[in-house]
Amino acid sequence: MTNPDSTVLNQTETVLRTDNVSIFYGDFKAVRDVSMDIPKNRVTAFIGPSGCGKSTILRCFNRLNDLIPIFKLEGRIFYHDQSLYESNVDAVEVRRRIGMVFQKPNPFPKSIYDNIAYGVRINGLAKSKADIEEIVERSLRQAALWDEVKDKMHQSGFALSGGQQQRLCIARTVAINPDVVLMDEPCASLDPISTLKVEELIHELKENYTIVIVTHNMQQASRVSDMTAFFNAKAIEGGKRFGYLVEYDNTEDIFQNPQEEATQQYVSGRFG
Ligand SMILES: Nc1ncnc2c1ncn2[C@@H]1O[C@H](COP(=O)(O)OP(=O)(O)OP(=O)(O)O)[C@@H](O)[C@H]1O
Repeated sequence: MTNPDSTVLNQTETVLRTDNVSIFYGDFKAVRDVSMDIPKNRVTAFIGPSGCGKSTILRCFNRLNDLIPIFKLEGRIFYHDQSLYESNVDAVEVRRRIGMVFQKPNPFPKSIYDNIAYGVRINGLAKSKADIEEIVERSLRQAALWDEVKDKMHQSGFALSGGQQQRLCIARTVAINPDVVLMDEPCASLDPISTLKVEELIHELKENYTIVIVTHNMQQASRVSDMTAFFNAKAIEGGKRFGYLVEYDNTEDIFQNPQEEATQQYVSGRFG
């Protein structure tokens, strides 16, 4: 599983930790016994075949699965020292600190400006209109979108291209000052040029944020991440499959010197 010699992990503090986490949807144990540490100011990629539980684990980090009535979690997830699933933890506050960018860009049906200003206002992060304007501009600059939109801030967010919409969603996420940004296949619906822009952005964002990204694109994982977790799925009776963590290490080691045969097969495209 996790290589104890992993250099990236040894360099930086842990922001998120899963301790023997298993996840159920109803009676079905979809993901089993995941233990891993997510390091601060690094990009951690989750890779693996469809259905191995990458998105399920990602969504547990900001309690997004709480919205699914049949969801149940065993084990513990720590955000810094706080156990995330304790009854006194406010899931809304968790989602403010641990933001999420989804596969399909999902701007609000509002202007470019209001896409960002809205969260700033409802979270009480600004005292004046000037404060809001400053945060909007800073967030758009952080998302490498400012130059493209500064003259059309009051146009609809939907009027932007898909790649620009995704960067708008990233700007919206960083505007409310999160600590962690989760990304679930953020480039899946983007063309190669927009993908490259978002990848560059991820690289810059890690200076200020801890990033966890699910990706099906192995080149992307090797380009953008410092750490990589390879998940796999094992068949059980009844035609079901459960997901588990096979190996978690520095990205370079996962791609060039994996410890597990299954990882080697997956990263070299000889899988299944
Ligand atoms: N809302 C849900 N209700 C019931 N089962 C679910 C739900 N969401 C996910 N699952 C099951 O949990 C398992 C893991 O799914 P998950 O989407 O996390 O995998 P994944 O690795 O992200 O897959 P993909 O790469 O295809 O997105 C699968 O067996 C899936 O069918």
